[in-house]
Parts: sequence; structure tokens; C-alpha cells
Amino acid sequence: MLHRRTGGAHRPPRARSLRHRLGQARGHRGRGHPPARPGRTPRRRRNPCRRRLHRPALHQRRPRARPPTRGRRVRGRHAARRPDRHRPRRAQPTQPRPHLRSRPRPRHLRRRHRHRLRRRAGDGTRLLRGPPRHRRHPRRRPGAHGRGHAGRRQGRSRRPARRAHPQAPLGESLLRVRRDGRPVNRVQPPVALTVAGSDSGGGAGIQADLHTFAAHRVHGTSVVTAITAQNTRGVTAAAAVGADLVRAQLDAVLGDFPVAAVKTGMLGGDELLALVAEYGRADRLPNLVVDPVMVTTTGDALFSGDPAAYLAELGPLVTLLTPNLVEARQLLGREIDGVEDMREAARALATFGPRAVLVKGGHGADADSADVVDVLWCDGQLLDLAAPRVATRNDHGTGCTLASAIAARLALGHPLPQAVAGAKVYVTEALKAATDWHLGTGPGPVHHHHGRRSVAL
Ligand SMILES: Nc1ncnc2c1ncn2[C@@H]1O[C@H](COP(=O)(O)OP(=O)(O)O)[C@@H](O)[C@H]1O
Ligand SMILES: Cc1ncc(COP(=O)(O)O)c(N)n1
Repeated sequence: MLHRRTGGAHRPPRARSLRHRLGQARGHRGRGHPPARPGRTPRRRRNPCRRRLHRPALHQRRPRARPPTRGRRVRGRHAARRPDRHRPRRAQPTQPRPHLRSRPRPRHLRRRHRHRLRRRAGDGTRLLRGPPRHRRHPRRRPGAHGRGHAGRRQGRSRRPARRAHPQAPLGESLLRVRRDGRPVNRVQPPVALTVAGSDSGGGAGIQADLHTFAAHRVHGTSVVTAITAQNTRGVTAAAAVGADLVRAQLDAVLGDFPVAAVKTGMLGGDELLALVAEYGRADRLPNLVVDPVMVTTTGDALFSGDPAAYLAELGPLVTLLTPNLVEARQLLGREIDGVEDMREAARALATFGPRAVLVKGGHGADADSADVVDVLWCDGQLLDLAAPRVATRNDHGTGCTLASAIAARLALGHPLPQAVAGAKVYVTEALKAATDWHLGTGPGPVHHHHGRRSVAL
């Protein structure tokens, strides 16, 4: 229906209901027209030409007079301008929308009072801002602003200062510092590389190294130098990977990944030793941790070259050299017995040029001692690192695990002494966590992922 005001003509007052006229209309109490009183002048009628000061609600307004559309169809967004449009385009907040309401509103609240009600999620628009409510923490934290509540912080500062680690090798933008001061990479995982042999039993070599990198949330890359057929009882066969293929692997990894630390394990012989030294001299092996693997725990030889070449070729390029007692004996060509001998050996090995030397006292040391002591020589200082001895037979791959844990921590930006001490704690916990394991009939592997729930649980 088209409502049109006729130009200048006075409209007759609208007919009101009887209740209005009696002043009983709801919401107009006392304001209705009193009944006509005989003998008195009738009340002045409102001048219909005067503009109304009170604007009616949008949905109650009459449409403005507009020239007729001359039969043209008005489509799309122009349809909103149609003069016979009674209802506003958008629903008004005062209009009840029961299908969008999350819970029933109290019935006693009248329409004109509804604006007093707080709008809730689910009322009206369905656009959600922020994360869905069901993902929020079910228990609110105390305090007006949750996390910042001073009682919960117990006096600690609101947030630890964000600063790059003083010895951060990866560039400041990638490193952040945690509450406890340890650096953490928020952008992407650091990359570490292991150059080592494959242990088919999965307890040592490449497999142990990659487990350890993953446990440290460091992306592990690998260059396989040898393939061993091995289980917890020993090595039954081994084949070296050709130098060309090792070179190709090194080029593939180093040419594409931002490798932050490198660990070497089983190199097998002089040829691969010389190859690794070549990459080291070209400054392509940052934070180089060298575990001079020569013999397995089960007594199988894994190195056929000249032990002295290790020191001559790699010595000056190495960040940390980690021989066990047997390997330290072979490198120096002398007996090592007891902690004082280990200290002497560390000092002697340091003269070949590495920045640091760690002589490990696990295998071959006094098996009855309460503590396992490793000796660290670093930047001219000697340090004994003691940890309680774990009574276990599952100690296969502890040397590989320790060296790769140190490399992972260097990749994460830990300073060298802290990286060594932290890695030793990690190995001790890995030994403890695997004491009840019966994987194979010989010395079994350690638990590289101790303290972490399976992602499948
Ligand atoms: N039973 C043990 N309890 C605690 N720590 C151990 C035990 N056996 C080895 N370790 C630690 O494991 C690390 C590797 O040492 P070791 O076993 O001597 O190396 P490798 O495996 O090269 O022979 C060292 O830090 C050593 O102290
Ligand atoms: C391929 C490979 N690399 C290294 C080791 C030494 O590990 P462990 O000294 O614990 O026997 C090993 N057994 N196998």
C-alpha cells in the first residue's frame, strides 16, 4: 500500500481506541483524553502542521512521499528505497528475535525496557570475536585482568625481559628468553646435523641422535656415514658409505638448511675423517661436537683408521671433543685410570686445538662408584661434572645421546658449559626412565623422550 501525504491538507486526527480515550491505555496512564466534560471548552487540538519533536521508532515511521516509480522495477540494494517499504531494512534491537536468543528473557520485562538487558553471546548477531568460547580455559584466573594478577605472579615481574641470548648464534630476531632465562626459538626450530653411522637397533648412532634432537625440539638432519647391522647384543655387519655419497649428503643439507650445530659420530676411517675436516676448514660446520666413536659398548670396533688423525685433522676445528675412557686412551696412547688421570687427559687433548674437551667416565670407569664423573676442560678451565650413577643395564648409546644433546643445546643458543651440564642431566634422566625396559637381551637403549607424553595419548 502506498501512503502519500496530500500536499498541505490537514489530516484528520487518528481514531484512538476507547481505552486511549479513557486514559487506560497501557503505557499511557493518565495521558489519554479524558471523557468529554459537559459545559467546558474542549481541549485545544494539537496543531497538525507543527513538527513533531518526538520521532517514532524506525519501524513505526511512515514512508516519505516520493515520486512514483512509474512502474519500473526497483531491484537489489535500490529496493530499500521503495516508498512503500514499511519495515526498516535491518532488524531493530527492540524487536524480539527468539530464534537467535541463547536463553529465554524474563517475560515481565516490557519491550521498551529491553535495552536495559545486557546483550549476551547468541543474542542477535552471530559474529564471534576472538576464539570460540568453548576453547577458553574453564576456570577464570583471579584478578580483574586474569593473567596479570599480582597474587598469582607471587612478586615476579609481569613478563621476563625479552632479550636475545648473549651467545646466540642464530641472530637476535629468532631467539627469545624464557622465564628461567633459557633461550627459546619462537619462529622456527633450529637445525642440527648429525654425521654418523646407522644403528639398526635404534639405540645409538644416527637413530639416537635424531631422537635426541627431536626431544630438544630441534630439527634434525643427517648424513649417514655407515650402515651397521646391530642389536643390543652387538654388531654383526657394517659397510661404510662412499665418500662421494657422504659429500653429496653434506652438500644437500648444508646447501639448504640453516644448520646451527653439527655432531659427528662413527666416521669409520681416515677417508671420511679427512672429508669432514675439509668441510670444517671451509667453515661449514658450526658448533662442531666430535664424538670420536671407535668401539661400541659391546666391544665391536667401528673405526679402522689412525686415532692420531682425529686430533691432527679435526683438533683445531672442533668446538667440543667427547671421548670416553677407551677412546681417550686410544687418542693419547696411554692409560687413564681415575678422575685425576681424566683431568690430565682432558688437558692433554686440549693442546690439539679444540675449544673444549669432555672426557666421559661412564663406560670403563669404576662401576661401583656412587657417582659418574665426567671431566670438562673449557676455555682453559677444568670442571668435574658428577651425576648419580644409574643402576641399569640399558646404557647403549649414552655417548651418542650426550654428544647430540650438547649439539642440540648449542643450536638452541645455550653457552657451551651450560649445554654440556644440561645434556648430562638429560642423559641421566634418559637412563633412569629406561631402567625397566627389556628391549633386546643385551644392553638396551635409553629413553630419549622421557618426561614427554606421547602425542597419540
Ligand atoms: N650408569 C650411568 N649412570 C649415570 N650416567 C651414566 C651412566 N653411564 C654413562 N653415563 C653418562 O653417560 C654419558 C656417556 O658416557 P659414556 O657411557 O662413558 O660414553 P660412551 O657411550 O661413549 O661410552 C656420560 O655423561 C656418562 O657420565
Ligand atoms: C652406528 C653406531 N654409532 C655409535 C655407536 C656407539 O654407541 P655405544 O658406545 O653406546 O655403543 C654404535 N654402537 N653404533
